[in-house]
Amino acid sequence: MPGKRGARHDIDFTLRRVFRKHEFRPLQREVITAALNGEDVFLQAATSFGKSLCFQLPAIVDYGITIVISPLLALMNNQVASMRAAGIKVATINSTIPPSVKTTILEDLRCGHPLTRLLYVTPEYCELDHFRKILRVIHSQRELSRIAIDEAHCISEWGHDFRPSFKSLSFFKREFPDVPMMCLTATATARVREDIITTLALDPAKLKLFTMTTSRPNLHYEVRFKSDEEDHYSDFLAWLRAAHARRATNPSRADQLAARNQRADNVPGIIYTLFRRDCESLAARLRADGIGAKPYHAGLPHTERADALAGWVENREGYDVIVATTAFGMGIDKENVRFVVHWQIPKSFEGFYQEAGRAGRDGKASVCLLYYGREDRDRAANMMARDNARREPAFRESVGAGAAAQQAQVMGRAKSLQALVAYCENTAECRHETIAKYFGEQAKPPCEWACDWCKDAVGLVRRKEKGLASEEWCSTQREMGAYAVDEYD
Ligand SMILES: Nc1ncnc2c1ncn2[C@@H]1O[C@H](COP(=O)(O)OP(=O)(O)OP(=O)(O)O)[C@@H](O)[C@H]1O
Repeated sequence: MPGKRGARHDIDFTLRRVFRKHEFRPLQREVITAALNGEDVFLQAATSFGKSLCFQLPAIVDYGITIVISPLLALMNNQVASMRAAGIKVATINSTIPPSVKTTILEDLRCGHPLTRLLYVTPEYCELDHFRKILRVIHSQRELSRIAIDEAHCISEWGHDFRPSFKSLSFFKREFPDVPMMCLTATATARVREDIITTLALDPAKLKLFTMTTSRPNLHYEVRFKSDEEDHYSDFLAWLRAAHARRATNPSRADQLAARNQRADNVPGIIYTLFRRDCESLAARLRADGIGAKPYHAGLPHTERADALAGWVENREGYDVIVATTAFGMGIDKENVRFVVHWQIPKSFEGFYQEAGRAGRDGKASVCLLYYGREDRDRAANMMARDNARREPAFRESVGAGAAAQQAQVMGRAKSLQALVAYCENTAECRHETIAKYFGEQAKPPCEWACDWCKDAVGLVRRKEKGLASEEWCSTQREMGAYAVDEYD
């Protein structure tokens, strides 16, 4: 059943009045206009580009309800809270909301003419019969305005964060072919993009595809080399202290920060580590050295995590650096993250790009350090092989499309890690360029000395030679099983 299109919307007015933004960023207007014209839209754009606005604004100016499908509770809850603060009728149904609230939301939906303008749900929730029934009622009343799929790369087995339940989102085009869809992601290779389009049964001939550069020119990418022989803690501490010292000698910066309710003695950042035990020991070490650091991982009590997050977001003293396992910070729109450090090589290229992208969301210069060691590389490869072996029985049982999907996933993960290793080992190319190429971009991104290669290519080669364990040594250690790791946590 066709929707009620054709109304004229003053999107500039809504941008200013509801979202409190002065102007659209490049291409936001085009994406929003396509959405309001009822087109299916695919938007790929850099981290912190402002993708959410592209489905939030149409949802407000248009008729009916927009269903937003999001993989992360933190992402949902955060967006819902900020929109509610702006007076928008927004709701979420997920495991964190009380039953009474859920009942009220469902009552609103069941009437077929919901007051809710945006509803955030998980892909798993979209699989439930009772929810599908409600969607049919809303659709029959011509009130199902559009479906927005955030972090759409989760649909593809070739993507780094594949979630099987995302596949079932193909239900939407099957049941409601006239309801437009929006897919949004920061991290899709050409292959992942194609996969998403096919899975969701979007018509490539009609789809409006917007692919923006993944380039983040204000991020300074640097690889620092390490080996098991040496503890890289002192290197990091020296770097952080130098950053503090630079701030202390710049009084005008202190005034600027004070005007924005930020502290001059705080250089906020995130350190990502693959191991929970590192989170706690590293945070304790930093605290002993006078740096306000807090651990954050899924094994900590909820209250401790909530306290760490709130203190960090509010720039409170003692909460300057969060030492976290992966995924921390997704959906948290903290603008002044001045550095993101990867304590060892992460599991995928996309994960690295996305996590590094939590830095510098205010557009100001920020640093992304990756500590790379060949022993860690071998541990990561070992872990991946073990994980694949663990899934081998299911793999053997599956046939046809299922088997092909499993295979794609294994290959996708291996390729992504290989590409990240190549990024770390490469001393012959700008880091921004390597990232752009990975995501299939043709144009050379700008880099005004914003990477270690552009800054000092000769020094980079020297540091690499000095800092890494030799391949011969690693190969012997590998044969002895030295890099066998049980599991990341
Ligand atoms: N036109 C605009 N003018 C100013 N700020 C904007 C504009 N559009 C979006 N923003 C701001 O940009 C920030 C990033 O937006 P958003 O969280 O949607 O990013 P994203 O593209 O989803 O990034 P990520 O993939 O990293 O989550 C937010 O603080 C948002 O309010």
